[in-house]
Amino acid sequence: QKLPENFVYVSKIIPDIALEIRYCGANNFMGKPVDAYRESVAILTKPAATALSQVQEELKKQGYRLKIFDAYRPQSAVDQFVEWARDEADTINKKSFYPEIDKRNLFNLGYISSRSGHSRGSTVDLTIINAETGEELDMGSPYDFFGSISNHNSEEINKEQKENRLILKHLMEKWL
Ligand SMILES: C[C@@H](N)C(=O)N[C@H](C)C(=O)O
Repeated sequence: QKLPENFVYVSKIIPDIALEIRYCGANNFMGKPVDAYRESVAILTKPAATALSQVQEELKKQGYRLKIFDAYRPQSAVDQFVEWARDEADTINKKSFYPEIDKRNLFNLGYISSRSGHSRGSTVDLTIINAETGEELDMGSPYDFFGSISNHNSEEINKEQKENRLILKHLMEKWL
């Protein structure tokens, strides 16, 4: 599919980036694929993808690579999140993704929003993996876990998990 000017498939700029586009499948907070995510691809603006390639190059020197969970998100997907969040009866994946959060509070706690930075194409959800094995570094909480342990400066995580988060934070701040 041809993308709008200034948008790129991230894998074209960073061929060895790993993708695990969660909203393409059922392993996400909704427990089902999101309609707009028909293909397992990551799309970003060219400047964002180019900056990310610098992060990847630095990580590779340390035996790591990046893995993307989500990048550009169409507004229709955001609308589907909002619709899901308003349906209090649908709690199929509560245990894995928001065990301590009442669904009614997902908006005011900032976990779900009716407008997302992802829809501008320069926001990306990602983690670091071992370049050889593909194993994720332990960041202390899983992707899209709605809870205070996912806050960057959480005190609920151990030293190694804090250090792993800082590797990613420092590199992202350096290049993006
Ligand atoms: C749904 C979650 N991954 C997320 O991206 N939340 C923020 C609020 C967003 O929609 O931008």
